Amino acid sequence: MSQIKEKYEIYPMYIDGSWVGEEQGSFTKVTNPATGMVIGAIPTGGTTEAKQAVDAAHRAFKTWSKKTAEERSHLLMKWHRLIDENKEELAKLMTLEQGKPLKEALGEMDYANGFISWYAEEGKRIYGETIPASQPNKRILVRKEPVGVVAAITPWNFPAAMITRKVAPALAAGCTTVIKPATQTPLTALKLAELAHEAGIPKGVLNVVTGKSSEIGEAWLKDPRVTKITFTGSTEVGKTLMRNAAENVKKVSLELGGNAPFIVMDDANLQKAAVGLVQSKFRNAGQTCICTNRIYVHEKVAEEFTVLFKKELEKLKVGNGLDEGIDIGPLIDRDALEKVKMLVDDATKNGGKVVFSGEQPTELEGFYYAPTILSGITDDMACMKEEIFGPIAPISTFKTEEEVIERANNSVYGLAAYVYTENLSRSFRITEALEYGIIGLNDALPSAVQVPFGGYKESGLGREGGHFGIEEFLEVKYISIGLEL
Ligand SMILES: NC(=O)c1ccc[n+]([C@@H]2O[C@H](COP(=O)([O-])OP(=O)(O)OC[C@H]3O[C@@H](n4cnc5c(N)ncnc54)[C@H](O)[C@@H]3O)[C@@H](O)[C@H]2O)c1
Ligand SMILES: O=C[C@H](O)CS(=O)(=O)O
Repeated sequence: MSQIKEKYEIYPMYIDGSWVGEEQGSFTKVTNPATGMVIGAIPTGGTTEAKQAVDAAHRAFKTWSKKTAEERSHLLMKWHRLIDENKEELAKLMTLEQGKPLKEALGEMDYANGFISWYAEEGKRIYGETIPASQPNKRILVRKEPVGVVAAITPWNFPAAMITRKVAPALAAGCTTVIKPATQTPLTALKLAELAHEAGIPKGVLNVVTGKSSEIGEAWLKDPRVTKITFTGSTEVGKTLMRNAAENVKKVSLELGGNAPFIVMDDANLQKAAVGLVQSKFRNAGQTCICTNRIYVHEKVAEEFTVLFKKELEKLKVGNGLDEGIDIGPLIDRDALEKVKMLVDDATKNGGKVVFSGEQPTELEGFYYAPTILSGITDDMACMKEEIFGPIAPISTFKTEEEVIERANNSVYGLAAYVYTENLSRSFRITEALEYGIIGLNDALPSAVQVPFGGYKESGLGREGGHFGIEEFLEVKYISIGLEL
């Protein structure tokens, strides 16, 4: 018997309404990034389990897609109620496997559950239309139909919300789903599946497969019964999936990486901008796709702003997310920690300076890095070109509006951008010139369930959230009717 199975609690996969995989010979440990301790293990599924999940989802689609929107909404709301009743347990599980502070995990649970209640209603508003025909004996009807079996592959940084942001609209539209959560954070996904089962969502409608990512992804890409891949993760993996989806022209939605500029104009409310920058930079220890990555401050106000920003950072506490009063938890793993250290080294070797770094909790076992401010940063440094995904804040100065817009747009990414200015005309000039799908204008936390979340350029394809998000799971069909008049 596997040593892992003997030592750790196994969290089985959820396929076709049953918990499977404990009989497997191979398991993958799930580790708490705050302590390095193993908190459980999952079966290392692959092609076989990926196919079994599609078998189940394909069978279930025949009946789930024929339910009324009202019936699907009722079941989604039962799931919503159970998630709300189990929010604290889900949040603790999330903090244990992902590391974010409990208060952030509770916030993510509300955000994640918000997609379920939003789409439980939105599913009732999938309207078609009639189009005036150009010939008197014809009538034209347009209807929207569920695309079919949807494969969802999700990242580790938002273990609940990145799943419900896909699964809620898919189910509301009448689709069925096969889900592959990130290997680092599968437990939250499996708990959500348990609650969906308890809510009475029929077997096969929602399936969770854990294990070998590329093998599972390849199986779903090749399976003609899977009509859509919806992926959230790195741009690199997104490109691989998009390339392979071309093989059989499979639909893809991609929510990919970011490199958000945070622009502080000389007429900004500097205190508000400093507070906003902490919110945007250090949420989830800097591990969100829309975290500020590059900070551009007008040279006239750079010194004053940096002092205000530093004062805000001094209030932040680093530690285990389960402990009271913690603002910044560990990074997800050792690679993430080493990357952050590399980015700081690269900056300082090329002329950048560390103007502030919080107390590094060296006594703790986890992958911790204290919030750090870098100044004297230039656009050719790695921290300005790569997605940092960690708690370092590189500050660069600029002279003119035209200069900062050009520098902010000079990236292959186009997900989120932030602008702080008190001038109305300047607000419109800059926000309309920025090549980003999400813009926070004097607002550092633009995410919500009702917005079309997504990016320009290599930050993705499609949108999630709001009425835009359900369109990703619908096909458009028109019927041209010839009449005897
Ligand atoms: N745009 C958004 O909404 C959004 C949201 C969250 C995270 N992200 C991005 O996700 C990245 C961090 O997440 P991550 O480290 O989990 O990303 P990742 O790309 O490494 O992994 C994402 C998911 O894909 C799976 N995967 C990896 N290789 C695969 C393959 N070859 N075939 C199929 N599946 C594969 C992983 O197991 C995981 O489930 C960052 O770049 C972040 O910006 C974007
Ligand atoms: O990391 C990406 C998430 O989409 C961020 S948010 O929680 O939606 O803001």
